[in-house]
Amino acid sequence: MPASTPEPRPTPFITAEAIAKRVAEMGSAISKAYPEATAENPLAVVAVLKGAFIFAADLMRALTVPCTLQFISASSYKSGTTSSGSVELNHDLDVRGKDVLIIEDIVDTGLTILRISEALAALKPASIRICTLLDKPAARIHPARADYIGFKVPDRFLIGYGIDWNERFRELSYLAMLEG
Ligand SMILES: O=P(O)(O)OC[C@H]1O[C@H](OP(=O)(O)OP(=O)(O)O)[C@H](O)[C@@H]1O
Ligand code: HPA
Repeated sequence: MPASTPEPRPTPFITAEAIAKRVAEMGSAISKAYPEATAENPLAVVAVLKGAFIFAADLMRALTVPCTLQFISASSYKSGTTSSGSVELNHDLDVRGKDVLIIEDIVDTGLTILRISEALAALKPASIRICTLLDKPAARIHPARADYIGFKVPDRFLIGYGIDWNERFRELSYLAMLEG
């Protein structure tokens, strides 16, 4: 039989319960920051696909202000654990004059959120704030900072709760480190 590469193993890092608690806190803080959001002028949530899809679904349900949901897809980690150095963006956003909240799963080198911020700014929203579940400050290469951060994490490759390695492990209900 040919030797096959062993499958990397997820090592639990942040439990589903700890994530849920933090998401509730973030939802409350973000809701307080948009007292002017109304049914006529809702907060324009922009979730970054694919990695933020679970976080965005949970965070939106923790918001108590009127909001809409749009998606932008951003891809730079084709396979493996390092950024390709270029970000493919795909979107059809309607954000002109609106207060925008970008929901990201992780800010690592900072390149993805930098490119998304530039693309959105060109569409002339009233304001842009960034919310990320995970922030990996030790890996930062590009100038990028988030307004709302769930967890500051060490410079390790993380998976689960929507976040993948080679399209795997998004289904985990918890966050894990990739070992092996
Ligand atoms: O700060 P950076 O170094 O740019 O990395 C962060 C980005 O990388 C991941 O996306 P990925 O390209 O893997 O696409 P995916 O969300 O579809 O998995 C993650 O979801 C972030 O969007
Ligand atoms: O730590 C990570 N895990 C998965 N995808 C990522 N994209 C950037 N950083 C990461």
